[in-house]
Amino acid sequence: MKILVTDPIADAGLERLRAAGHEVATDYEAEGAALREAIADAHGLIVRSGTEVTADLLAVAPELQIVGRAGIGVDNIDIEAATEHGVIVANAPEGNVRAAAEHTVAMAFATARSIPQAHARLTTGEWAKGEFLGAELRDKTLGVVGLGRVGQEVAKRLGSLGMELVAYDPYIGEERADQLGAELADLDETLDRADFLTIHTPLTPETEGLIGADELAQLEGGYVVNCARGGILDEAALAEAVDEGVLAGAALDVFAEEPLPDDSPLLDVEDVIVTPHLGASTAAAQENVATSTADQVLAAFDGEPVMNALNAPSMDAAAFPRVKPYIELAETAGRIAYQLFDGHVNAVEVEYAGDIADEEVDLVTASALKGVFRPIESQVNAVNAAGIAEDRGIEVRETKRSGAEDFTSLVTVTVHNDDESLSVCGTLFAGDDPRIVRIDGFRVDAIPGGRMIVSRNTDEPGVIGLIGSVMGEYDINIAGMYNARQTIGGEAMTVYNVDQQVPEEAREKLESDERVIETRYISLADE
Ligand SMILES: NC(=O)C1=CN([C@@H]2O[C@H](COP(=O)(O)OP(=O)(O)OC[C@H]3O[C@@H](n4cnc5c(N)ncnc54)[C@H](O)[C@@H]3O)[C@@H](O)[C@H]2O)C=CC1
Ligand SMILES: O=C(O)C(=O)COP(=O)(O)O
Repeated sequence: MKILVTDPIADAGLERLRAAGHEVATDYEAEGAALREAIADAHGLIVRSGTEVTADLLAVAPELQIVGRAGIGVDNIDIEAATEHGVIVANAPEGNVRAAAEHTVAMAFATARSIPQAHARLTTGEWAKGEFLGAELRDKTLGVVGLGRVGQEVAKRLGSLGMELVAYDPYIGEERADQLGAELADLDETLDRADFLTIHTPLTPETEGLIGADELAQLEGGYVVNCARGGILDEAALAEAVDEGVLAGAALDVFAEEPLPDDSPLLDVEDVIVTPHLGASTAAAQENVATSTADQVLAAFDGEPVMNALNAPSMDAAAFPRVKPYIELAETAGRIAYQLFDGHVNAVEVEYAGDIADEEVDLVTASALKGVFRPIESQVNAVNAAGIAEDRGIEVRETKRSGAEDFTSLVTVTVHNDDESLSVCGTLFAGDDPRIVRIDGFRVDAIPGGRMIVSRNTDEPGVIGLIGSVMGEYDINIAGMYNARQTIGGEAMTVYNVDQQVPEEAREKLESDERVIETRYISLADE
């Protein structure tokens, strides 16, 4: 497989991919046409914040299975478009949290004590001791906007230095805030009370422009630190507020446009200090995120759950071996159900019975949908199957029950429309040997695979012979068969495994015999 890496990541991550036998192509400058060309045959893409992964770029990456983000923020990745293309997006949400928190603390001190400004004066020969009178953090109030992973680490560190903590985060529980010694408040109160405001939300439509001129005015006399994302804070308003002395200072690591343009008003204001998006730039953080991202890419290639996938069902690594064989079984049952069903599907139901009902089955359900949609959507996979169902107005139901008759576990895929439905039920013999044990109410014992003919006929002598001789006439070898009937002399279902494709003509010939009610050719082969 080919993995394209378009932002610098630590060697440990690149090595992990190469050691697994993959081709790793690094191109940190690629843009426009060159980037589109480089991604055309890539199976994996690894980025940091420097690459915009747009819908247009994803459209020219037909082989792509995963975009790995070696870091936290994914605002540079069009996740919706990736989902539509069936591409997993996974980030590394843990590895650089400490680095980002430490940088935030460093920036808070740097602005409070004007360290960069004083350094600049001294290196140009000026001993400007009398011009810098800083602020202490102790006994001041820290307003934290976004009390997630980084925000909490910042709160712990600055809280331990004697700052009062007030936090605005509508999605965090009171209890967690209490444990950190932080008081939850709305944004207004947070701004009114804070001496230092630190921002730690992702950039989303909701947070874009969250801190504008009015909010900065509320923080009068205070300091702002932003090590989260540009765009959350209005840069022009900030430059003006600091320049006019409404705020004492600001420290920014991130910008609406990166690299920060030379003509940014932020660069003209003495008390706005800036770093070029260095929050995650420590050796330890880079090694963490690079190796974690490499692991996600390798898991995706191996068809294993991608732990930090943002747009695909994920699952506990310890449970995966138990669930894995059902993933394929469910896809097979979905494929058979769709091919046997005559007509439009408007609902798909996946029922789990027995031991499998105790497991996390999101991946199995996605796989059943993949099986159903495969003939109608060429690019369907576990990432986009649920979205495809939604786009097509197909209802998806997942049910569980404890008993599984004589089996350890059963997975039943039922396709429905308003008038009828058809179920295909599968199990695993000896833990991993897939069997179809019920089709549309008939108890069968069919080994799913390759090509199959499913015949419904009357249960009377000579029918099996008829099917055998018609198959012989068309040079079709029967590899196996299973016959089931509801009552003696009633309706029977026969499932044949065959080695060759079955032409329409052969089926017509069978169906012209009055004893044969209907035949269906099912292919699980890629033909
Ligand atoms: N400067 C740098 O190099 C780095 C920057 N980051 C950035 O730091 C930010 C925080 O990262 P994490 O803490 O890992 O994310 P997280 O997802 O753990 O936490 C974000 C928090 O923001 C809260 N939030 C979301 N919308 C909100 C809203 N409208 N108002 C208030 N709170 C809201 C969430 O509830 C959550 O608690 C992200 O933007 C990330 O990209 C992270 C690492 C390095
Ligand atoms: O992880 C994040 O969200 C960061 O902002 C770090 O960005 P970077 O990987 O240094 O481009």
